[in-house]
Amino acid sequence: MKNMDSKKPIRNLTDTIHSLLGLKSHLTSAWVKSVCDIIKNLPHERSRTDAGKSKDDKSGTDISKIKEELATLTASINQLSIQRRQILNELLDLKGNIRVFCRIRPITLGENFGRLRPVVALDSSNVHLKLADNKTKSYSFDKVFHPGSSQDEVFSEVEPVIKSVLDGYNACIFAYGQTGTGKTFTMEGTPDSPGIVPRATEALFKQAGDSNHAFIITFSMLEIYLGNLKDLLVPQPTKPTDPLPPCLSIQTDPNGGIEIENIVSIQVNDINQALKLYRLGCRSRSTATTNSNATSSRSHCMIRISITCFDAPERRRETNKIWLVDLGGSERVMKTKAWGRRLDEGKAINLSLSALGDVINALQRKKCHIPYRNSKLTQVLRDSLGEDSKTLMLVHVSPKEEDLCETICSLNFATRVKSVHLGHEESTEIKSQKENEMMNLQQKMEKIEDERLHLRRQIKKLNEKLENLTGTAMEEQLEASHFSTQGSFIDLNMVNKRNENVKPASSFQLPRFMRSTICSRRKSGMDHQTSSGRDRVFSKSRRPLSHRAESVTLPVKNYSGYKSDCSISKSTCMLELNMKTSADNETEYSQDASECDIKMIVCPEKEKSHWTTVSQKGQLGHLYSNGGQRLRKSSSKQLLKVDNWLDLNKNEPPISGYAPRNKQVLAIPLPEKKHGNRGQKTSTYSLATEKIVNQNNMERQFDIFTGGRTVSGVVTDKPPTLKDLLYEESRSSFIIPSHATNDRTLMQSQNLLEGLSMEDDECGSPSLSDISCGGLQEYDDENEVSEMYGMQAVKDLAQCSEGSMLKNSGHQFSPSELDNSIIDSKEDTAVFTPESEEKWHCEEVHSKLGMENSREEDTDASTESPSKGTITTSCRPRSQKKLFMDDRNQELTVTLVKSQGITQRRGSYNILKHKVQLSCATALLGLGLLDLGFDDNFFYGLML
Ligand SMILES: Nc1ncnc2c1ncn2[C@@H]1O[C@H](COP(=O)(O)OP(=O)(O)OP(=O)(O)O)[C@@H](O)[C@H]1O
Repeated sequence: MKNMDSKKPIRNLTDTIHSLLGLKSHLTSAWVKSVCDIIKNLPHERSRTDAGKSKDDKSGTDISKIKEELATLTASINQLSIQRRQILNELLDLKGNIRVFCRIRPITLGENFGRLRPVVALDSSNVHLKLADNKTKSYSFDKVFHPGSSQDEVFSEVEPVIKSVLDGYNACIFAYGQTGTGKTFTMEGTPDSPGIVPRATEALFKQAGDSNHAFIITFSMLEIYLGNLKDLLVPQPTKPTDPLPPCLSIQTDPNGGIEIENIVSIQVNDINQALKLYRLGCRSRSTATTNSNATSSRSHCMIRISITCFDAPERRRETNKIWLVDLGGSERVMKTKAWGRRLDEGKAINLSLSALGDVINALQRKKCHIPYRNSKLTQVLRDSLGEDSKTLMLVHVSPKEEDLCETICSLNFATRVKSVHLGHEESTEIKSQKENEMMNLQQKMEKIEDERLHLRRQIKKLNEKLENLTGTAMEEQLEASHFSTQGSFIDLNMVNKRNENVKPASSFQLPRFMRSTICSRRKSGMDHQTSSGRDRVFSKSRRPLSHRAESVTLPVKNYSGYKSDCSISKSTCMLELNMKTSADNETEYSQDASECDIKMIVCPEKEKSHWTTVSQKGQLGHLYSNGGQRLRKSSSKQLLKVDNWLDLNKNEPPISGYAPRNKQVLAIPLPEKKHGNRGQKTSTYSLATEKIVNQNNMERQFDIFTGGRTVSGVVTDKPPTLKDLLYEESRSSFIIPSHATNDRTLMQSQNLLEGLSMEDDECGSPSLSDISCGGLQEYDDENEVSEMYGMQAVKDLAQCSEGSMLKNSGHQFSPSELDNSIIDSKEDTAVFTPESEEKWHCEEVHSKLGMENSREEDTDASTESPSKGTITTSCRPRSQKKLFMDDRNQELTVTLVKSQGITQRRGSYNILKHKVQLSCATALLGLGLLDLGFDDNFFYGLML
């Protein structure tokens, strides 16, 4: 009323007064009473509303008050963070961007101490060396850790570097030293006293969690062995039939950023995930027993942790990284008496260490030319060494007298690295001034840290209060509003639920700072919808890997003279597995090939990605089970998620060997045989026993007689474990991962079995399809498959994708349609038919299309009668190949790809034939004819 009145124009005032006076005549006592009654009834209602209103008002005021407070606190904490970053940077600048620490290893039990104590830590920054004839030598470093120093003490000096990584700086922490002086101990540590890697990772997560930004952290691990890069997170081939891992190559962008093509980079959400990956990587490291160390690292082990934060402009870079490097041990060949492989390893390590010394020395001296290109190590670290990065080198020395020479070498190296201090020795006055300044900064830092902590606690309390009032945390509200205004952030959990089928329970345990954004999803390829198109273009723009020279695998078991060619040297390395010399036996497998030549490629700006990606389509596909199939198909350029990776490593493998579940061995038409059967197989294959060993996982164990030997296998519905892929060496058994009904997988497994068990048997030479595909042919595009091999192949491909709906040039198969066309494994029989001549073919007998026929032909009586719920498998040599019959009566042949290690025939004719084939293939590959689009038949024809 009041409001209404106030809004009335002043000119109506007289009218209003008149009307009120007019009303006066109606104010009888009855009227007044009735109005009073009405009013009497109102108070209750009104008071209630008023109470509610006032309560609402109060809580509304409270909320807005809290929100205001929170906003102020957040602003102050941001301000403090900026200050802290500046101070830290100043501090590190004063300390030096390249810092060198020295750690003296303690004498361990049973070690000969020697006559004198040659290395003594004089104080926290000086090492004293006692030489013969009472001579002494002193070395000065940023910090010296005496033999009794704990891992805690070491890490406390390392921690500032980790902080600056959170601030967006690239960093690099090395452990350098003679073999056996404790580099791995410092970096990796033991379960009781963890080293720098676990501590640094933990600190990164903690600091990321404490900050009020969202970070995405990824983990990669590689080693440089004999000058080659090897991804330690990718299973290395242990058998000749295993697919080769993708080549790693170093690329640089116009801004000098370094990216390693094909490196596996996995997003980690917490320290546990990171450590799991670390342990996984450590298992693949090349180690060997040497005179100096029972488990000597024979390579440089490099861990890369990348950090991305999109909404922190105060950070130095949006994406930065830290390298944690356990360098190979420097050694004097004269002393270690290494020979053969050990000698090569020692030489490679020493060369790269010397290159590293040169680079750091040049950086310290601010030379205009920095010799990065002299080794792979320095090329990889190019953007993490230098002015805008933080470098920390921990030089390790032995306390033993007998290691005095090596100790001097190491200390000289460290001094060279630290040359700026040598060249421009500071006066004590400047030194103490610097120290005072550093102390001041340190104190300021501590004060700021305390304030931040205090503010964080306040924010937490207010958030709790706010949550009680509204049910939502202010932080989240602010975040949501911020993100919605930015239009580029969404909750990772939602993404996970939608795209990755991550269990909600686990996904909600993710720390807030790990939530992804639309932007990150796009970059990481998690958003399949948005990325698929681009990926398609990406994959189209590159030739399929199966046609790349790197994938070529030649059966050069006995002829290892091909070292110069990349593709052939790869295969040589595979075969070196089999050609174990006494020295080589000791090194755990590493690729020995010139396959990882550095490519200094200038990426176009639009292709530049902050993300470490897996860009080799298909190469990693064999690692995945069905979930992986989706990953592999959906994007060739995507950030892998640790869950996908580690899910594969959940269980200990019950038995060895794994036939890749997702390898699609599709129908590959063979040329007609031009000559008769030679070298008839003597072995027979028959199923001996079969039993269900694990009801839950539907594991069925069976034995197959082959070549007079019994080989065990398991058919399992269980997804293969990563360990299956990584650590299986026994060659007497294998897993058949089934889609139990998918006999194709059985075929592959059988083929694997052949590869493992048929060493004495004679097999034909490999087809060029084998050669050019590096083992197995994969097709990701169903149209391509359909064109080449017909619709049945597409159906089959779809079946292998577990009934997923596939589009095929207008025709869509529904899951039911596919189901109807698929053999029911419980009733049908899959027959493995090693063809007597050149290749193994597999006959898959379709119930509708010739089951009887097949049974008639079956001369092997060892086939067991099928029992319900089991697969009946009959394996025998046959001379006929057959058949998929598709709707259009097309005959298709399923060809199993031959294992690479069993392709040798005996006899000079065959050796000669192989040589000719190899030369032919080599020449053709050299000429790049494969690149010109000649298909396998062309080469096959040429070679026959
Ligand atoms: N500070 C230390 N405290 C306790 N034990 C240590 C320490 N440093 C090294 N050791 C022990 O010394 C042995 C050799 O150490 P480690 O394997 O780390 O050497 P390394 O320098 O990595 O050798 P390589 O270069 O050959 O790999 C290990 O048994 C390790 O536990």
